[in-house]
Amino acid sequence: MPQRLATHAPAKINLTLHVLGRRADGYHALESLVAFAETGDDLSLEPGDRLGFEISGPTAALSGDVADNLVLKAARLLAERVAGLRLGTFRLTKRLPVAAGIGGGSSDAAAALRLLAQLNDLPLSHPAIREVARLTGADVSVCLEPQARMMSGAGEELGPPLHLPQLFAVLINPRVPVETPAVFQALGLQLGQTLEGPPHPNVSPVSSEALFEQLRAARNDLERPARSLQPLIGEALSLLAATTGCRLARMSGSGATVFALYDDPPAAERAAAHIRLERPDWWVEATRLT
Ligand SMILES: C[C@](O)(CO)[C@H](O)COP(=O)(O)OP(=O)(O)OC[C@H]1O[C@@H](n2ccc(N)nc2=O)[C@H](O)[C@@H]1O
Ligand SMILES: Nc1ncnc2c1ncn2[C@@H]1O[C@H](COP(=O)(O)OP(=O)(O)OP(=O)(O)O)[C@@H](O)[C@H]1O
Repeated sequence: MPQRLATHAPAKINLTLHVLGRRADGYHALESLVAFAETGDDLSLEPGDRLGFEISGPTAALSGDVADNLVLKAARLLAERVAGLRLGTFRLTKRLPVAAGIGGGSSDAAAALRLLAQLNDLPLSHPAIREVARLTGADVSVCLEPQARMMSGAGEELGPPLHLPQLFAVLINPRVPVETPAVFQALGLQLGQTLEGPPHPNVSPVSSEALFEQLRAARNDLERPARSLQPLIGEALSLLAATTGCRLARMSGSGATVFALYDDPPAAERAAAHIRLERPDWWVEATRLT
């Protein structure tokens, strides 16, 4: 029996998020450039006869019923599809804010699938793993192999990995949950309706300068509806935009987490220190994105 396996579940950041329209199945068609932060949760798997789950960490108490945790959901769905799947006890150290637009639960579920794949000698391209990722949540597929790439469809269509220049970011969250379905609903699109707007720019960065320009030509279409539901998002964006050296400030996913990009780690660290002084109760992280 192999020893305990472990993996990191990094925060997902939507550097851009264009909503193309509302599909007949109720989901929204998206186009999003996704990157991953260094900061995140941690998940381990101790091989054993039965599926078990334990959770600890600063945001564990906020992440809902243990029985409904997305780690368990993904593991159960995979066990239903792969005969004789070897399981064990998952231990999750939960640090990311919950319902925050940075895919915490999705990244945890994807991490569980990576550990089960490793334990059972399954490739991540195995059809059952791909299917379970899709069924567990729209963001789980992109979190399976956490590398920057374009994501489209409802989240299940993935572009090739992109080698972005190093990005130095500050992530901030006012510690108010924002529910993803409510934000999509507040966008107000009817079934089959499309959202007008300039197309997503091609992402082909040769330098951080070129990438900043491409990012500025794009947007997050969920920012407006999210801000209408949670005004603290606007406040967070204004605070970040006013920090010295901020090159771009934008919301991730359906919020409330917002991020800003800087030229180097000291600039990001200084901005993070400033926000911590201004808003001591908020979640503030200076981190690299890849
Ligand atoms: C906004 C993003 O975070 C961008 O990365 C994701 O699209 C949301 O991913 P997620 O939280 O994993 O989403 P899910 O848990 O699958 O879906 C929650 C709800 O969000 C809405 N939803 C989600 C994804 C999508 N492409 N269209 C949608 O309309 C649906 O109402 C869905 O019932
Ligand atoms: N491991 C988990 N971590 C966080 N939330 C979880 C987890 N498992 C289940 N949940 C539930 O999922 C809901 C969404 O939480 P999550 O943190 O994944 O949202 P999010 O950051 O907005 O995700 P996304 O960016 O994919 O929309 C929460 O209301 C929570 O109860």
